[in-house]
Amino acid sequence: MNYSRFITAVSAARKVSKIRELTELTLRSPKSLISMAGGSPNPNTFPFKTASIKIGDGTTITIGEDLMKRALQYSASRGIPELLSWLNDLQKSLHNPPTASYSPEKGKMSLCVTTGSQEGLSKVFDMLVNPGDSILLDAPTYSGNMAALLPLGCNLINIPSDRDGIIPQALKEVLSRWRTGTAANPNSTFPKLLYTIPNGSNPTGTSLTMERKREIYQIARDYDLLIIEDDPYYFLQFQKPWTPSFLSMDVDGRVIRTDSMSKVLSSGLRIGFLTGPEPLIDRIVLHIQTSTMHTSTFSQVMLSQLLHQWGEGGFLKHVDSVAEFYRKQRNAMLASAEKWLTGLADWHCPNAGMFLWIKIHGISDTHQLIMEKAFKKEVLFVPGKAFNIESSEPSPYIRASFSVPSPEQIDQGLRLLAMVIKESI
Ligand SMILES: Cc1ncc(COP(=O)(O)O)c(CNc2cc3ccccc3n(O)c2=O)c1O
Repeated sequence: MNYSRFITAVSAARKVSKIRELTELTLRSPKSLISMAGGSPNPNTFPFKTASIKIGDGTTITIGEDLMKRALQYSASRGIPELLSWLNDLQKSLHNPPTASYSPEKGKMSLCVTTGSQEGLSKVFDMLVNPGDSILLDAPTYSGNMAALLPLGCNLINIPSDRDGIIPQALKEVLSRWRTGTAANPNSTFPKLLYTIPNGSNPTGTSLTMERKREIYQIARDYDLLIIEDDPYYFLQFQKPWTPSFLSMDVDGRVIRTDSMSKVLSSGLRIGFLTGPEPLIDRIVLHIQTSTMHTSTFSQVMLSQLLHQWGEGGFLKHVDSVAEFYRKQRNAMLASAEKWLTGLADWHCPNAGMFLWIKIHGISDTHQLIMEKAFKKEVLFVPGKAFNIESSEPSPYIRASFSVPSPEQIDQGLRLLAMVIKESI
């Protein structure tokens, strides 16, 4: 793969931070090294000395004095070594990427820890998106990423999708516009990137089938696109076997995958991880060096202690219990939707994630219904227009999350929603 054509001028100009290089040299050196190089604070001055964290399975994570000094200190920008190696093993085990055995220039699988997948995505966009670029995606989509993309001055091109996600034929038709000169803005550069949320998509709850992923991957090969696979709901798939990822079929080294621990272990720990070709991940690490420097070492140590204590089997056992919880929550929401919204709205059953995408009948835009009428009855959803590329474009949809409320609260909330819908039409 020729990655240079994908990289922005800003990213190409990033150089290794000398200070961060010294930190990493020190971290790799024997303890006997006397370092007067780094501006690291003396950890003996830190007030936090040890931690004992109770885990739901009755075990405990212990962080003793020495480990606490390390956990509270600066660490490597890519991530702490023991967490990186655990996550590398997980990705090889779950996705078996062809790139795991490639040379770096061929796109060898590489990984870095990020402060949530949101940070990873924002740095991927900074690395790949120039003003005027055309970015392919299936809208409606996660508003947090549109908020990151739009200020970069790119054109977001919507690829028609249905309940199985992006329609491959539609992707081909959009791409052919540049070949026939009928693109929305024929002067715009030919698309380089396809962004998609393959499982339990936010906000629609749709999941791409394996067949579609294979077709889409082939189209990406034909048109030399990179695929950004934003997959925080991968572990919240309600059926097994889990649908294979784009990373698992990436023979070219053209997939950048973002994973997140937010939906299965903790959103407040702010731990995500990027998996992709080494030349691209290395550029992201250069950016981390001059922004966050690294994800919280304490968060990484706490997570790493748990994962090493659980092992991959223990982690996947926990993930299964979380997915089962959300499957039951989904079923509770579907039952209440059936009970209160039949005849007033339409929806599809999501096979993953935590969202129900509901189309309200007889209303062209749900913003006032949700933000005024429903909110006045103390129930809150997200109006569909928040997920449109043009946020001013009306939407008859609402996004309902079944992650936090109890089944009883979900039932009460949808009953109140039905009430305000009836009052409005
Ligand atoms: C598709 C997709 N990609 C990336 C992320 C970021 O997750 P991270 O790993 O935690 O950084 C997300 C998180 N989505 C949301 C987050 C959120 C946070 C506070 C309040 C509301 C929020 N709502 O509504 C969300 O949808 C996502 O859905």
